[in-house]
Amino acid sequence: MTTAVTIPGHGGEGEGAARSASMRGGGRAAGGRTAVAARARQIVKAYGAGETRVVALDHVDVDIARGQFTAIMGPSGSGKSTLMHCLAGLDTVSSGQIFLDETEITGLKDKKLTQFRRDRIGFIFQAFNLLPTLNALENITLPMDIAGRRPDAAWLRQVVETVGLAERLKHRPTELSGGQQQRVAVARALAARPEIIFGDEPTGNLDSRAGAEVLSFLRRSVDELGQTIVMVTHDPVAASYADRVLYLADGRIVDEMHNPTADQVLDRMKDFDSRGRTS
Ligand SMILES: Nc1ncnc2c1ncn2[C@@H]1O[C@H](COP(=O)(O)OP(=O)(O)OP(=O)(O)O)[C@@H](O)[C@H]1O
Repeated sequence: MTTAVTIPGHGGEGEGAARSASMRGGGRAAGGRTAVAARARQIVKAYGAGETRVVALDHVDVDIARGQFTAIMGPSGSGKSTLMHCLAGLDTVSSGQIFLDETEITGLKDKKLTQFRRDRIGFIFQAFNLLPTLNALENITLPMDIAGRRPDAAWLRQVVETVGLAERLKHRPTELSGGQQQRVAVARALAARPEIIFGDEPTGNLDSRAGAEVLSFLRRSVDELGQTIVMVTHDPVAASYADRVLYLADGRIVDEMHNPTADQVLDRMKDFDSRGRTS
């Protein structure tokens, strides 16, 4: 689709398209950056102490390829959200190291970590978290406005087109459907050009049609904009949009699949349940 999009109040051309072109083609390094967007080494996350101690992550090693869509699946309580929160620097680890690109985030002090998260990481949650008094475009650029960063107009235009919001930029959240609101949240996460976007059940509040729309846009942002996405989900259909599915059980990564169909994911989950969680 090539509808012209006017982004009021933002000048500048070219950089976004150049980035997109340079980043197409999967996990290849672009602009001198590493092909691995995030690395976890031997991470342990334990809650509580003594008899109430729960090990949510048990010596997890994982590499997240740049320019890929990764889904994290597993039974309830297996550690999916904890892994995502640790990788995103929203939670601290008990031991081990996490690197985003070349930066060891497990070595950052609070203030630096907050700054790093704000500048380099995008988030999409189950709740859309849009401000009701702002229109779609204002919601999309809000994090950058707060950070005093000027959005790149060409990039913003490309993001807005990719998520199919060109006609709805002046609408407030209440004038948008749930799926459209989540697309605004996706555009907001993409607009700041983060190294990586983390999604925690981003389609969990949507019906299957709206969920499919949002997942298609996430997929397009990987294919067309070179974005790296990590998403926690319970839904085999959602996972089938990913390039790679990681399976967690009892705080460990026990399996993975590449380019799976929803049926393959479903079969793997059934198999998993019937064998118990001891792989
Ligand atoms: N703040 C906390 N305090 C104590 N235990 C916690 C805390 N957060 C998570 N846990 C425990 O850590 C383990 C992993 O939890 P986590 O939320 O990561 O699992 P999950 O796979 O995301 O589960 P679900 O699919 O139900 O959301 C669980 O046993 C959980 O009870």
